[in-house]
Amino acid sequence: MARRHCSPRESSSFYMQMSQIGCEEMEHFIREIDAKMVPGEPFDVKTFLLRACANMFSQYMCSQRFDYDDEEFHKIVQYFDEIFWEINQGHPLDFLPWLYPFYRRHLNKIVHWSSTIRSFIMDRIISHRELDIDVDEPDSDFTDALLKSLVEDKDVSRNTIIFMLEDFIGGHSAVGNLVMLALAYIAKNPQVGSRIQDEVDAVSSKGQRKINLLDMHQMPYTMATIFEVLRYSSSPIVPHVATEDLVISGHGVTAGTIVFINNYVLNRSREHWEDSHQFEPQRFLEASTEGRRDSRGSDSGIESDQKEFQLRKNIPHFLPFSIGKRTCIGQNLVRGFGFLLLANLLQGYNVSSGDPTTIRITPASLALPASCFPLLLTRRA
Ligand code: HEM
Repeated sequence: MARRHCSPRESSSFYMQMSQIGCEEMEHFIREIDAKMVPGEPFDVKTFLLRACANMFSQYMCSQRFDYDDEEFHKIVQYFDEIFWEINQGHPLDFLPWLYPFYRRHLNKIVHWSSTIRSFIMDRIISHRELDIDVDEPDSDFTDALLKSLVEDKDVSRNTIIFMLEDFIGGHSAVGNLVMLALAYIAKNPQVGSRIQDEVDAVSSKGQRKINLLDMHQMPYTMATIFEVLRYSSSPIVPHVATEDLVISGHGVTAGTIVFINNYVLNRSREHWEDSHQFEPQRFLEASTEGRRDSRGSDSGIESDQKEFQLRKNIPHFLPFSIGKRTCIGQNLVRGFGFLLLANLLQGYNVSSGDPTTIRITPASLALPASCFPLLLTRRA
């Protein structure tokens, strides 16, 4: 059920719904930052970006958006982000559970954040939806499907669906941090931002309309930038457990052994990537096999350099979302909402930093601290 709702396929109505939700939220978001930002002054982009992203997820999964002035909403977005930062720190306790007594205060803090989030989901999302369940109607969204399973399946408890909603809505923190990282790399490498803006202007007649998900295929450099952030920053290790005796790359592995995919080594290896320590989105592009399209392919009639290129797909050593049965359920949401946020922000603004030395990024981590560097957003003419 989670895969059906949270991995929308391109041909599905869920995908178009996601596109519409993303575009509408970008209108709210841009109005909000125009109102809150002082032109020429560094701005706390991350806080506002996370709220926009949380609204995209809550509308997509729960058909509900929250006002940008809603203080309870601010608090839970912040708590989700604090939790995301903590789970990305790789504390010794994650591997050595007997260290628990030394982490009691730290864990109490996390328990407080998650119980506040759970009460919010219960009071502001689930309680009034429970009254409207009609098991004979098609699912209106993920929450509807979860609530129906509560009625239909005796093994599903109320706690299960609250935990699931908490986990899946919480996915917005990963996307918000990913886009914030992309903006940080753009502030450090202005030519990356200019190339994304070339694509944006070419498909949207220089900003006559918002960028939607149908534009994604015509904007390979924008997607390549998202992939390059994932290569640079995605979680270093993915743990699995062997369920049977087997051989992996010539090594005997017995059932029950913990096996890690080491994304850090894969993503930084000189064997697989040229100049692996450079941030270079172009590495995810290859010559287009469809031949060079002419300017009739764009709304504006503007020819863009990127049309000579297409996104490289199925790179065997690039596994940001892992492979196999347990591959990431949220990857289409990451690509889709990540693309809409990045492309539409760059349609409206140039991104820079008053002082690039303030931009501190931890390698191999998608998480930025809850309170991180500000950026300069300048309205494009
Ligand atoms: C940049 C963002 C993200 C990255 C890099 C990422 C990456 C991953 C990775 C590497 C796994 C492990 C797969 C395995 O065990 O082999 C995973 C699992 C998972 N992810 Fe994500 N993820 C992201 C965002 C999301 C979002 C937004 C959601 C939900 C909306 C999500 C939901 C899940 C779930 C439910 C699983 C467990 C799947 C299972 O065990 O069947 N992820 N993700």
